[in-house]
Amino acid sequence: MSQKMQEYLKKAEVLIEALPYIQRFNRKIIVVKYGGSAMIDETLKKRVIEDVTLLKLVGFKPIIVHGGGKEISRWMEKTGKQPTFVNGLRVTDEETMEVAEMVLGKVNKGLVQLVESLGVRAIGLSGKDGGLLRAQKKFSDGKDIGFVGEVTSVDANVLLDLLEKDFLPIICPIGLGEDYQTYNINADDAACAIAQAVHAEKLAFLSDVEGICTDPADASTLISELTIQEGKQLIEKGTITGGMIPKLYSCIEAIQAGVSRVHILDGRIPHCLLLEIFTNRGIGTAIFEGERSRFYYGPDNQ
Ligand SMILES: Nc1ncnc2c1ncn2[C@@H]1O[C@H](COP(=O)(O)OP(=O)(O)O)[C@@H](O)[C@H]1O
Ligand SMILES: CC(=O)N[C@@H](CCC(=O)OP(=O)(O)O)C(=O)O
Repeated sequence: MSQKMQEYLKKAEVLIEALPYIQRFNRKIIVVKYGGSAMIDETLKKRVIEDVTLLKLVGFKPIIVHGGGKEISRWMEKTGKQPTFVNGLRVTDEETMEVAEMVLGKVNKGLVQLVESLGVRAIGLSGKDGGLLRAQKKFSDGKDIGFVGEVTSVDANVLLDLLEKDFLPIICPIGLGEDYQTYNINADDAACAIAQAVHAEKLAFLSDVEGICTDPADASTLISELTIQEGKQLIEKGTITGGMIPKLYSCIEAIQAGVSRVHILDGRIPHCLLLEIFTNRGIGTAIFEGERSRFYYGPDNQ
């Protein structure tokens, strides 16, 4: 057989390998939290959006919840303001709230534009639209961190209606309080609340690290499977710091609320989403309720 023919065959094999996964997730909702440096690099951004678009085209029902923390910090610095974080949450005064809302709105429409350019209908919403995300003031260890919100309710029907009409919803993490105050919600928290409300089959966090590591500076310490209990211990021990704290808490909360597959993936790896979903090679960190099992990745093993 010629080399060219062998290459074609390999491509066909890849598609066949994906078949059980396509069947497994057909018509199922997958929430993709998209943040970190995979948002800054234009090539990576395009690849992530291509992946999500492909998921949509093969029959999955993806919802994108995006962040933009790095971009918000960049704009704050441009306006002479120093970003401050407490336990991974941005201290948000009135001026910061204004910058965050503007930046997230711009990021949102940029993503809509990209999805539309790939031939899929996208609708970009802030949590303010249609009462999608209602929030209340959040404190961090009793500390007042300004207009940071925690989600109190999600109107799942807004998203389910859009999915039913075959749109790809793209959500930015801004919410409205009972008093109609605008709140800045950590995008991980927003993705977690949304995944629970729509009974997602899967929640994938795309970040800018390999996954959860015992030493974040050393990729070889990646933990590929983590139970909730182990995750809590890592937070207590101080192994998890900064933005990984709300992310891991969101993972734990989502699992406890019934989202069966929760992953932290390295958004810097081209097509990490496709690799995770369509092959049996687990990448990043998978978080579990209890017993760990490599079978987790197999579509035949529920
Ligand atoms: N144990 C850990 N393993 C991996 N990353 C960690 C860990 N502890 C802290 N981090 C930090 O968490 C960051 C990811 O959180 P964050 O910056 O909020 O991501 P995103 O912007 O994608 O939501 C990583 O870049 C890393 O610096
Ligand atoms: C309260 C809070 O921290 N809000 C976040 C919202 C954006 C976000 O979460 O972006 P990433 O996912 O890219 O980090 C912030 O202001 O940075």
